[in-house]
Amino acid sequence: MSQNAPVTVTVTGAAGQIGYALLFRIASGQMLGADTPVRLRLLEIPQGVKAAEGTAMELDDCAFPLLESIDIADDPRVGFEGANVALLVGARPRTKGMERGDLLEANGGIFKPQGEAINAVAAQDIRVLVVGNPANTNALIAASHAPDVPTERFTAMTRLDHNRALSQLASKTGASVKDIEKLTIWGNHSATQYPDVFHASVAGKPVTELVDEAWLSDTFIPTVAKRGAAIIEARGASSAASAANAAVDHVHDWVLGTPQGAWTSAAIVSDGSYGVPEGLISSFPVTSTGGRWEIVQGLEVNDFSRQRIDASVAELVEERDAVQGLGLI
Ligand SMILES: NC(=O)C1=CN([C@@H]2O[C@H](COP(=O)(O)OP(=O)(O)OC[C@H]3O[C@@H](n4cnc5c(N)ncnc54)[C@H](O)[C@@H]3O)[C@@H](O)[C@H]2O)C=CC1
Ligand SMILES: O=C([O-])CC(=O)C(=O)O
Repeated sequence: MSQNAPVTVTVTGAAGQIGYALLFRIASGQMLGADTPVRLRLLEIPQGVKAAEGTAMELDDCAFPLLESIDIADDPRVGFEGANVALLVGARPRTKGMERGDLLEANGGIFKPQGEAINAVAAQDIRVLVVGNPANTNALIAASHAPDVPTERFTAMTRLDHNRALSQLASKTGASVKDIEKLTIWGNHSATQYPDVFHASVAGKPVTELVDEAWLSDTFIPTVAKRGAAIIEARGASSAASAANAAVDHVHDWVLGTPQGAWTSAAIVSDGSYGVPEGLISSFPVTSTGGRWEIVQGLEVNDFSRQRIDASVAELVEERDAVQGLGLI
């Protein structure tokens, strides 16, 4: 098989839980395809470098044929050098007693210099996925410090929410996830997100014929929106393998395209579609062709959906105003 040019992939927070689940899948070719060699760059804070070195030793020990090199850095200007794809996973988690403003400020201290470094040293075609929470607003901060990179190349992850919604709907209807089409996550990757099934079908049947509105509002929506918290409660740690899997799915579809006629969900910069203020990084129904996400247009939004989209978007506006107030964007 002929091979493509190698792709440089930078992963921040490489020594963390998600990093540990993610790097092996990237190196094995599951993210960019079996014909694309990968050069990995692991970016950590100084305290995380030793553990990242341990992960790199294990990556070596897998003898992945596609893995050309592994570099470890604690300086963003080194870690993003020549990056074609950047997965921004490392973030400051909320700790006890921390207010939302403190969390946004602490993350501003991470995503501002990372945005600047991406602007300065990444490859021309850099594509960024922000996983670290609050993901949408962290993506906004990074994008605003990378003026030379088109904002559409900064995205945030709602694919885990999308996959969670697929799975919940499959289990309710007794179908397989592969039979479900045209589901959407709108808004923020937070408890206000809105998983929308009004355009979705299961094995060709409209979902609205299979479930009722009470199940949607009382079970489906809260289960999907609060799944992260339920995992933390059960596992004693936040979702890691499923988050890594969703990151692989997001970048795979972005670079290699979504299947004909299908859509997925990703938080991308709004062009004002569906009443989402221009410039916000919000989740939409999206397709990807030629390495570009596009928002699916022309969907009818009923009152049930409108209220919920508006509530999540209002939270994004609040977060944006807060980081603006802190001088982070
Ligand atoms: N968008 C989504 O769907 C999801 C997002 N998350 C978020 O992903 C993030 C990472 O989660 P985990 O891997 O479980 O956390 P973790 O705490 O296990 O790992 C985070 C790693 O990031 C590193 N780090 C911190 N600041 C850094 C910086 N400035 N540069 C480079 N590395 C840095 C830390 O040293 C640590 O190794 C969290 O913010 C979590 O809330 C988690 C699940 C789903
Ligand atoms: O809250 C967290 O850290 C984990 C998270 O985003 C999720 O599982 O969706």
